[in-house]
Amino acid sequence: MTFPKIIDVRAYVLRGGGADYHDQSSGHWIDDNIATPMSKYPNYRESRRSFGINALGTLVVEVEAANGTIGFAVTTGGEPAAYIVEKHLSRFIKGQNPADIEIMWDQMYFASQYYGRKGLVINAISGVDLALWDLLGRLRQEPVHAMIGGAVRDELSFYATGSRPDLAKEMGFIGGKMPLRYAPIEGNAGMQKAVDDIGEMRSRVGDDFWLMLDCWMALDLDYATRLAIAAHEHKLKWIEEALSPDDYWGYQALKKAVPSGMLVTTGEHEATRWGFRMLLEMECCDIIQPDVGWCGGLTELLKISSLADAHGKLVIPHGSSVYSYHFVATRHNSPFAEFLMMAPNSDKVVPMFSPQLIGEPVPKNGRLSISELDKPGFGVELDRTLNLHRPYKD
Ligand SMILES: C[C@H](O)[C@H](O)[C@@H](O)[C@@H](O)C(=O)O
Ligand SMILES: [Mg+2]
Repeated sequence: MTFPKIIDVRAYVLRGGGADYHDQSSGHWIDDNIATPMSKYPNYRESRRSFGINALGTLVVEVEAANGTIGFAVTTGGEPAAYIVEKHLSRFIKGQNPADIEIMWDQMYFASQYYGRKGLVINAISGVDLALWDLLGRLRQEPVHAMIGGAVRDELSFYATGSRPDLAKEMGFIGGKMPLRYAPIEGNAGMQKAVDDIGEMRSRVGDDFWLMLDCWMALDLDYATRLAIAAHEHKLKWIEEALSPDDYWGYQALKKAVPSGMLVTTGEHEATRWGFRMLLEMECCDIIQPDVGWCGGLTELLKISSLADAHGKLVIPHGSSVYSYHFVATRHNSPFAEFLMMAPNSDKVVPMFSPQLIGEPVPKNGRLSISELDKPGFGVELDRTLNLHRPYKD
């Protein structure tokens, strides 16, 4: 089918939460003494903002068709990603038929392969790709989930990531994932505090509620193995992103070393089918967790998902609001989803990409009916009253 050609591609930046959800003010749980690879430096231990976890800000991509229809998406990337979109990627988008998403993805990826492949460039490609799917949905008057095979379930079930899995249980979520707060630099005493934290939370949530630990790349293989063994008594469902994303060999060993019944998960900082092929073929983990705004967009996530399915692995995307919900709705090997608690004390459900998306759906009782996604594209509007800045307008 041919649609009105794409006539413009625009890249804006936004600050303050939203897709760059780590960009929060002081006192927010997400920036409160969380273990990271930078924890070995005392100056960078208390706050992830101190070492720049929020350095980039949000990238907003708009793609406009000749009939005035605009598709958009948000992801993490800020000004450098905006530069890549406007000064490099846009040439493969302008003048194209919005339905020709595959060739646009292929040209964006291989034209930037000499300096891209992972990280910021793939975030930029992801932003363009998601905006294209939004545009196509608006032109076809179809929700994205209907364009990628249709829903395989009536509702989405969510686990919650935040500082209070006990409150997440009360709110109806199927599980709670808590951040690790002690890094190897704090030695065995730190590990004991981490295990005590898990035990205390287990006592609050009871034996049947899923409890997970997110280590945000902070550990080494030996420490992660000892932590998993020590925490096993508290029935940790999975230990997440314990090692550097590049340490495929470490993950391969960790997956063999953790106690039987504990899952190893990773992938939110991995990119493209080739990166996830490494995780899958090296048997690095039980669940892969790509972020659709960071792994290459929906076009690439569909390829990653099929690869995982062939390996018998679950794909539980890293929380990315509606951009992951439409995907999870349609994949048999994505039986639940992540919801990031963006309230500073994890004590209430607020839209994950607040304040950027008007109409952003949120789980109720830990569930979201697919019918709430039945709007064209990703079904949300950009709040244009926000301070949208276009740094590289021609
Ligand atoms: C809670 C973690 O430290 C990160 O902030 C979180 O964004 C990510 O790792 C996740 O899995 O949600
Ligand atoms: Mg994580």
